[in-house]
Amino acid sequence: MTRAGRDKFAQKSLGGLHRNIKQAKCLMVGAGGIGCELLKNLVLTGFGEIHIVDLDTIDLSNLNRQFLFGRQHIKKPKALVAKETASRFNPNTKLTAHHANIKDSNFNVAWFKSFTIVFNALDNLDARRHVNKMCLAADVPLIESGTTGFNGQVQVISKAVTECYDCTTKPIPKSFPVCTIRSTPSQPIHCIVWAKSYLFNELFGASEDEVPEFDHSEDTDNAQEIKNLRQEAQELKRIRETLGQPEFAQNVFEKVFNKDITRLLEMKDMWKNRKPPAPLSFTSLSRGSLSSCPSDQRIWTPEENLWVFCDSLDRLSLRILGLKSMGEDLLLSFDKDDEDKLDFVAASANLRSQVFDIGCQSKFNIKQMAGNIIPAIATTNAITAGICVMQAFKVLKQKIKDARMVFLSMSGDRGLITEPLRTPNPSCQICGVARLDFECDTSKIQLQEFIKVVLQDVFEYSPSISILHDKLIYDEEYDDNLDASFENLGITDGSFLTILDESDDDQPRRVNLIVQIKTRSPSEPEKSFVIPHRIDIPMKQAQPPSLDSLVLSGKDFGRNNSPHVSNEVEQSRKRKAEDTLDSNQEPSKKVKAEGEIIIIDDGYIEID
Ligand SMILES: Nc1ncnc2c1ncn2[C@@H]1O[C@H](COP(=O)(O)OP(=O)(O)OP(=O)(O)O)[C@@H](O)[C@H]1O
Ligand SMILES: [Zn+2]
Repeated sequence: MTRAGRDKFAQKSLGGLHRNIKQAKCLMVGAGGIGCELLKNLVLTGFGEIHIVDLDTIDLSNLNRQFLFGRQHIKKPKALVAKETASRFNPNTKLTAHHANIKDSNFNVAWFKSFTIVFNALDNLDARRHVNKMCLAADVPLIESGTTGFNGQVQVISKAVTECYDCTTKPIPKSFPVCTIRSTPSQPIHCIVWAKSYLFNELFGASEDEVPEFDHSEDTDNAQEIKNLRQEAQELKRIRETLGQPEFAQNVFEKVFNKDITRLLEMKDMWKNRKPPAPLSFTSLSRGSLSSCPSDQRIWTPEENLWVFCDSLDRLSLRILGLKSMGEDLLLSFDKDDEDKLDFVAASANLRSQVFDIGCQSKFNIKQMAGNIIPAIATTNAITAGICVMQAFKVLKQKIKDARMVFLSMSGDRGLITEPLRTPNPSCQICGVARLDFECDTSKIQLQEFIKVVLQDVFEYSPSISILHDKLIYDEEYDDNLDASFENLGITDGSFLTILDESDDDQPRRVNLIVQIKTRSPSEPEKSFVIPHRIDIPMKQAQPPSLDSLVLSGKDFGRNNSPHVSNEVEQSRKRKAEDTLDSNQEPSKKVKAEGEIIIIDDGYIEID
């Protein structure tokens, strides 16, 4: 199609918006499942300029849904191949690819400022949070998106107008009480976590204390049982020393499926209201004689489980001995894509399920559960990417008030559910804030100097403050870092610090102050920082104003208020654990949005 022809159709369907789209310079972060679909949409819609950032290379497993890539591209950078393929869809779009991490320091606030709009097509909280912060600092609108299986979500974020990505807390990865996993499993997942995170690690890897799936918070309530469990683990370590000997598999089996279970049975109180476990005997279970691992699609018989248990233990033992003979690291870690490890975990989990009379699972299912895999669905990504562009239209039309939070879900009566955007959460650590650029020599300035000279003398903060740099680095009860330089605390050019006013509840508190660190220009080499001008830091509001009242006058959408978090430091502490989960917020209320950009109702889609 000629350049004029292509423009003619776009002009007709988009009207005045077409010019804004042609002039827009977009950034797309992530060229994976959503990113490939999104890039195709952006290019075909006629966006003028697009920068693509992705740190990864193409893997065989990406090809079923990341359609910009083919077999010939395996191991090549996603950003570069995405650019190459998409550039053929529309030669009018100027594409630039960056095979890099979006957190790299060259992607600074000034660089973000050069974009009209940013699209997130990422798969992890850490990068999402970073882009959220950068877009707020640069005051560039962000279209945030995520999918998990059949669920998808699109959120429009605009500084001071809408909630930011961090205004609501995100779910923490699931962990299980140690006692459920070690003593009283009741579901297949408990046995799978036991096999993967306890047994595998005790035999081949790190100790259970280092395992994130184990929640130790109830340990003090079960002190005696925890002591017993530790003793059991010690015994297993002794058996580990017989690795490579012919009786190794039998030793492990007798220990974990017989001796430990017999001990558990002696704790009669535990089984008053539960079905007691039934120990297994190695000698009375026939191992059978298979020549290879049975099918991963069906549930194995007890004999097959025993065969795979012994066979995979032999295979893993040989690997350990091989590594040992080469003087290499002896620790293995679980990897769902490693057949030997997966076979061992699948057979062990099923044998344990048998002991506790829990339904066994196929190896295929165990792989999904052990790897926390929710299959990525190409259609979910495609619909989500389409919604991203439609929401971007509203941003480019300067009609952010019309933008919606959109949820794609299989569970309700309607596939797409939309909500009005919410106003910023005044307690948000990231956007409920005042901002300050602070020039300093990060190798010289100490935390205490910053607190005393800048925060207390210039800004008149009381001693009741907390300082966060991703995690807590200072509060009144945690002063270990006072003598440390910014550099030693990992604070470098482009880093952000969040200052929280922790005054008593009956005192007015200031909104959070976000300090962006800039390495100092060399004009005043003798000083470690430039004293900033005082800015007014507003006080926190008790309740956020409703966005409806600001911009959606006259419409009653019946939305819930966001769960505003009162204790930000607590949130930050929790955050240490939350790093890898995907975004998966549920809609707070189903609403039909009339005159909206998309409504799916009885299978019919309306586009305005
Ligand atoms: N910090 C980052 N900087 C740049 N790109 C990132 C960053 N973090 C993640 N990404 C990219 O975001 C994309 C997310 O895509 P997607 O969710 O489809 O994941 P994937 O790795 O391609 O697939 P899967 O995890 O299912 O194998 C990936 O291509 C990944 O490389
Ligand atoms: Zn926020």
